[in-house]
Formats: sequence, C-alpha cells, structure tokens
Amino acid sequence: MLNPGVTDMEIEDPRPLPEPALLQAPPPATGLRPASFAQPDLPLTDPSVLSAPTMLRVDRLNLFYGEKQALSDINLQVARNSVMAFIGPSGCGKSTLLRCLNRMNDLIDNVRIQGRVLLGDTDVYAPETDVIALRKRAGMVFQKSNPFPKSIFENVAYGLRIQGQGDRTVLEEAVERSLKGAGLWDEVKDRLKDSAQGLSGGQQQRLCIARALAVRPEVILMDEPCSALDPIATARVEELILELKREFTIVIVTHNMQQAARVSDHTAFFWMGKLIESGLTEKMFTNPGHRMTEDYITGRFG
Ligand SMILES: Nc1ncnc2c1ncn2[C@@H]1O[C@H](COP(=O)(O)OP(=O)(O)OP(=O)(O)O)[C@@H](O)[C@H]1O
Repeated sequence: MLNPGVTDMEIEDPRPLPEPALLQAPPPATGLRPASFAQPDLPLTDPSVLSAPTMLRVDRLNLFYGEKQALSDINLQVARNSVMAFIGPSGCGKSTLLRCLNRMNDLIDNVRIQGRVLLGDTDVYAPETDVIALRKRAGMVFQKSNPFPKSIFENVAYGLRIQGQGDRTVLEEAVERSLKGAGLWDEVKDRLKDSAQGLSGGQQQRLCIARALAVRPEVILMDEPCSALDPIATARVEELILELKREFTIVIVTHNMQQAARVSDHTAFFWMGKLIESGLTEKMFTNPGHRMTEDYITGRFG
C-alpha cells in the first residue's frame, strides 16, 4: 500500500540516525530467551541461523521514484534459511525494498536505483542478470491473494508451464509437492480441477504460496501475506512460514508486531526510507538499540 502521508511532523525530535547495524555479528546465541521477553510462548531463534551463510545482501542501496528518494543508503543482510521481518510505519519503504530484492521495481516507471543487491553470488542489478531466472529464485507472495481464474492445479502448475514444462507427470509431481509444502494438499487433493477462486481467503493465500514454491525458489518474499486473513488463517500461514524456512529463506513485510515476533529470526526497522536498526528479533523486541524502534514496537507511533 502506498502512503505518502508520513512526514517528520509525526515524530517529534527524532534522534540522529545511527549507522544501520549489519547482521554480520549478532550476539552469541544462548538458546535462551531473555527473562524480560514479553511473549514467552514464542519460538526460540534457531542458533544455526546465526552461523548460516548470507542469502541476500544489500549494500548502500538508494532508490528514487522520479525526484523522490524512497530508500536511503540501506545496508542489510539476510541469512540463508532464516526469516527476516521488515517493520516500520506506513510509507517507510518496506515494500519498495522487498521489491528491490527480485527487481519487481523494474515494472514501475521512473525508478532509479543505486547500490548493490546480491542474491547468493548473483549481482541482482548487473546488466547480464536474467531477470526471469532471478524472479524464479526469489518468488513473491502478495498482500492480497491473487489466484488466476483457473483450476487449483493450473494455478500451481502455471510457473512451470510458462517455463515450457509440458510433461504431465512432472507437472503432477510438482503440484503435489508444492501443495504439500504449502500445507494445502489434504484440503484440495480431491478437487484439483475445481476453480481456485472457490477456495477460502486463507486457502487462496496458501495456494499462492504453493504457486511460488512450484518453481523451486531459494527465497520467498512476502508482502503482508496475512493482512487480509482472519486469525485462524493467519496462524496457519505463520506455522507454514516456520516450516518453510527449513528449505527457503523468507523476507516478510508486516504491520503486525506479534507476527514479526512470532515468525522472524531477524527484524529490520525502517523509518522514512532509512534502516534505523536491524538485528535478532528477540533483541529488537526486548532491548532495541534505538529509541524510535522501541516507540514503534510499543505502539507509540506508526
Ligand atoms: N510506484 C510508486 N511511485 C511513486 N512513489 C511510490 C511508489 N511506490 C511507493 N512510493 C512511495 O515510496 C515510499 C515508500 O512506499 P512503500 O510502499 O515502499 O512503503 P511501505 O513501508 O511498504 O508502506 P505500507 O506499509 O503502507 O505498505 C512512499 O512515500 C510511497 O508513497
């Protein structure tokens, strides 16, 4: 959602911005939750995440929509097989940064980008980079589920079909694997030929996740994937995110602080196009390094 209405009038006396923290040197993982952690039923960060190799790396990224600068000097890393949450008030640039990671901003006129994004070893913005292949490696799930007016089967098979895959057995295997991966197989296996638009909102969102999984991505970019879902469907997608990170790297934009705390290993807080702070989610939610992060997380602004 676009919201150009955020101005510095909304936050009084902002402190000088610190250098954005990189995730290179997180505090050692003890496997223990700090005693002050407010939500004791949350999953602990898997210590293996902290030593995982980097999947995504953003270096000195600036983005302009025409004359307007929407991202300023962003430095950030996302560890492989982890979940990174982007949080911050409306209009701070979360979706813009998410779209930079697989060049979805290429589809918007008048965008200018400086800096570097690496997906694994691939320089995302290098002229020789194949954008179609890149988006296959970094799939996207949007705020509003957007199944095509086709059958459940064809929705999931779509990405493979446009890659030229026509072998029925290969497609059937991929559809089953992806629907199982998205936790939807048991609910739809007997009606794969039915229209996807007959599914509930939560099922449609999991179908879109299955569609993203079908082309075997490495990264899944999720832009507020639960904002249109009820609490039960939201809980289902959150469980799924925790399962999917065993195989994939996930970046999720969310306005829901509990959701960020529940599903993410790392959190990055943005304000007016700047990365204010990033780090272990447990730390960000219990002992943030910046006053603005604390004010946002505790609902004092945003
Ligand atoms: N296509 C566009 N053209 C011009 N400006 C844009 C465009 N998309 C976003 N912006 C502007 O860039 C800034 C960041 O927008 P973005 O949607 O990335 O923020 P966000 O943090 O994801 O917001 P929200 O939480 O409301 O979805 C905003 O000022 C917005 O108005």
